[in-house]
Amino acid sequence: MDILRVINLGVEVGGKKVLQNVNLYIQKGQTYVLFGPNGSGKSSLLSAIIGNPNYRIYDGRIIFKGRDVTNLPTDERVRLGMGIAFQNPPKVSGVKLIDVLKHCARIGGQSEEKIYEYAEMMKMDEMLNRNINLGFSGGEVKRSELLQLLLLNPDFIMLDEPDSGVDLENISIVGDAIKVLLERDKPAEEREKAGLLITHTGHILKYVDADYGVILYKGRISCIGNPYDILEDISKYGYEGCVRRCLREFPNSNQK
Ligand SMILES: Nc1ncnc2c1ncn2[C@@H]1O[C@H](COP(=O)(O)OP(=O)(O)OP(=O)(O)O)[C@@H](O)[C@H]1O
Repeated sequence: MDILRVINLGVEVGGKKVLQNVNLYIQKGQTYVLFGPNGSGKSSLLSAIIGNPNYRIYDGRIIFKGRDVTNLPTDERVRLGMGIAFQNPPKVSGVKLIDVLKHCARIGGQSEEKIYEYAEMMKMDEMLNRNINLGFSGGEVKRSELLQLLLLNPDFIMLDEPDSGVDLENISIVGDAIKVLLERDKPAEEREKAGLLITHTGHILKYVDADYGVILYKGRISCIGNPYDILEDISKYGYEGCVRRCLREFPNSNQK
């Protein structure tokens, strides 16, 4: 069953069309990786799926768990089971991490003990009384975002560059958290979760195996295939070369 269907999506931001005719169908249990050069529209796609009102949908639909959510506000999408870890989440003075975590645990139906259990797992237990993201290092922001998701316990998880700026020790903590979130330690047929993650380097793919890779190029899905092969092809041929090869081999690949 498709948990998410993005159908012919067109998105505009700041008066510019950043996504055109994007089609993406993700089934329960699957993890997709989104590749693409800077500015190709990857974060815009995640923002449109989660319902950020700055990203205006001028065409197409988003179906989540069989329900048309194209016009639903973000909080309702979150309540339906969507979750996202942002690349640059807002810094909020006067709001402590622990307060946000309690809110996430409430929505996710998790006990207060889980907050401390996951905080320890994410090495964030000494930061609970800090203002959220204020003065957090790049790696701490990533761990904080994943900690919130662990407590929200969403069914569909979007991660915007979870591996960027994370050091070699912390990448295994980040990787383990993503594995838990996406239930990658369970056989595919037993998984209830699905994910869509953005990576430039592919470092996270050493920790979290993924099922499909997709290249977003100039606002369009231009390639779909094995994520590890795609990553290798990008490093060999560059994005443009890779997209040209894909279109030659699979002229209808942007229709998936
Ligand atoms: N809020 C905004 N206002 C104006 N333009 C925006 C906004 N958000 C995104 N854009 C523009 O949309 C285009 C796509 O940006 P997006 O952040 O989706 O790219 P990306 O593929 O995620 O890039 P990167 O790999 O650098 O993170 C860019 O040209 C960007 O400047």
